[in-house]
Amino acid sequence: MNDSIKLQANQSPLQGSLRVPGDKSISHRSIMFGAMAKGVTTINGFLLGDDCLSTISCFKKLGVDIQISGTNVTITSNGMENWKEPIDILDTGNSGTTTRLMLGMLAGSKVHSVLIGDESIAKRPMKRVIQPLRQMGALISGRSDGQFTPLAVQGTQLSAIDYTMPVASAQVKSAILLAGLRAKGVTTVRESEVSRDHTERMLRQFGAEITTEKGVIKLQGGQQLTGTHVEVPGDISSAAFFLVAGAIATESSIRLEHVGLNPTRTGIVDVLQQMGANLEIEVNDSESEEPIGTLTIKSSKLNAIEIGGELIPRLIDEIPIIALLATQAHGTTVIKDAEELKVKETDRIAAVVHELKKLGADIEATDDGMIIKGPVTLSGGKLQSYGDHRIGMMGAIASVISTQPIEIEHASCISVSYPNFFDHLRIVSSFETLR
Ligand SMILES: O=C(O)C1=C[C@@H](OP(=O)(O)O)[C@@H](O)[C@H](O)C1
Ligand SMILES: C=C(OP(=O)(O)O)C(=O)O
Repeated sequence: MNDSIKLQANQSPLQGSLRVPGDKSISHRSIMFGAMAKGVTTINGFLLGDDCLSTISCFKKLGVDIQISGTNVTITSNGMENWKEPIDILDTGNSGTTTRLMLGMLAGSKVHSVLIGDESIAKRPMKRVIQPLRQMGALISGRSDGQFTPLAVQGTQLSAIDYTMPVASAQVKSAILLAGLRAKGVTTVRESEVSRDHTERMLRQFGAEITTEKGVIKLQGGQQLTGTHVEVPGDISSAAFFLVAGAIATESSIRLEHVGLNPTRTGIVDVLQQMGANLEIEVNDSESEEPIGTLTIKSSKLNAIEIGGELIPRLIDEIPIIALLATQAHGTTVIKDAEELKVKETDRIAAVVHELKKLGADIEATDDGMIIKGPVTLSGGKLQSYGDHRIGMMGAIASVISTQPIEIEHASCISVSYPNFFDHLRIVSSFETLR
């Protein structure tokens, strides 16, 4: 399938106001927790991206009633003990979050199931989840002793564990906590670096008792979730593309409304501020579990910085677009402690470096990140997305400053997290596709 898109070099000011689609992490969890809970869960602002649709399709196969009307979703469930044993495989598509969190839930369920995803999922490490789940008594088998999909899960009675996280990963933490909900005893997860905490916040919203103190999370097994209402804020990881566009394009101003500002996700805001970007933040008054606000970004001179340590889990998915940002900052930007990028939808260190080099960027890969010197004028050319939505969007945003057109191959993968990305690019720019 040829789904490449060619973007005209833009180089003119960007102006406008956008409401980015719903947060991917929260959208996944709203379906998962709604399906585990007893009663009705209503969701507003759901992300209709391919990854979240994969989550919905898995739960439909488990017999959960899910109705979609625009970005409103209603789930009616009798609780996970009433999930139907699926007669078909559960296809998690391109979604690591779906695959890893499903494993945690299915391990303590009453059903047998088989999980499979796409080619990219088949390469992503599952041992990090399987290993602690097996310690809890989970019965999981799979390719290379459970390192990779396809994976088969026989639901069983689990026991709680006390687990110290070897890597900062919200997916691993969440899989353990969701298994912990069905386990005997108190499950403890210890994080040395805090990863996104949507699972903890949302489990509380669904009625569970869960405590977090100094990176130690505790959850008593056997708690029943109850259906509730979830208001999904805009995804800061999607907003990041337009924050960077507004910061690097000349004489620009972009306003992004209703963006989730959970402090475990706002590393991109810290980076922009440290680089000297002209960024205004208005935090809204909201009753929601998650802080929400409006971000206005204007062009300005940017300075290189060093990005590493505890900041990394707070901006892990934004690193491709931050690399583009760094090509326009004065000095040498160093991104370190980010080896996790190698096990995302593609190896994002290799992909970012390879593609930005094609545009003339001064960028080198390191073992745990990259080194970028700027500012550099970017040319144009044919870029690959590697089937990775965030690499595809990084390439498309480069066209707002490139001197020549940029073609993105396999651009349709962008619908994994941002189905209306090109419509939004058209709102703020004089963006045109050349074919
Ligand atoms: O829990 C989540 O919703 C996510 C956690 C992160 O992955 P890791 O847990 O692998 O860091 C992130 O990269 C992913 O996009 C979404
Ligand atoms: C890594 C990502 O997602 P997942 O792990 O759910 O595939 C992402 O969206 O950048």
